[in-house]
Amino acid sequence: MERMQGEGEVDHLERPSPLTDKERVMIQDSWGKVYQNCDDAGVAILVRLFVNFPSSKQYFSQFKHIEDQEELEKSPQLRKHARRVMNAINTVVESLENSEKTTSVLQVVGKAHALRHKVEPVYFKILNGVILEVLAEAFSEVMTAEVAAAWTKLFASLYCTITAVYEELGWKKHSTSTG
Ligand code: HEM
Repeated sequence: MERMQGEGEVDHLERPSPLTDKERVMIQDSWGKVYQNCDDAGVAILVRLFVNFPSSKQYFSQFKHIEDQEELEKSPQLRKHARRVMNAINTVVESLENSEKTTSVLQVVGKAHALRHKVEPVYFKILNGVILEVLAEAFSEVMTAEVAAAWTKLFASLYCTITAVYEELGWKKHSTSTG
């Protein structure tokens, strides 16, 4: 069963402390391995999101009614979004020392998803959890507990930035369906 909390609201989570140099290096090193398999990893992450949290499909015109996993994997819209997500994460990881750059990437992403796609912000938190889960499985040799903790911290901080963007835009629940 799909369970979600906080839909329709914007979370107020405490922003984590900045990444330490060690955490930044662990994230960049582990991401290198993942990004070599960018397409496969991205598709695996998004398929897992849509299979485990089917209501997240509601925003995607071309596959919102598809349930079969293999069919989802083939969807051009899913594959395109997978590449976009992976490329955005890549930009963030490459610019961890440049907070202006990461903020500007997240502002563009937050604005597009709030205003154009009307995506509930809680799905970003859900996606973060799914990314951590899939990476831990697929790249278990690099995702040690310490590395996973650094990623968790990074995602918590990205999520704070995204929710701040939603809030600045005066986000109100738009959708009626939770799937
Ligand atoms: C790390 C998180 C994410 C990143 C970096 C990301 C990135 C992007 C980018 C770059 C685009 C195209 C740009 C645009 O339309 O302005 C896009 C489109 C879109 N995103 Fe995301 N996204 C993320 C998470 C999500 C989530 C969680 C959902 C919903 C559950 C979502 C739903 C959509 C939809 C519906 C589109 C339009 C797709 C289309 O027109 O084919 N995104 N995303």
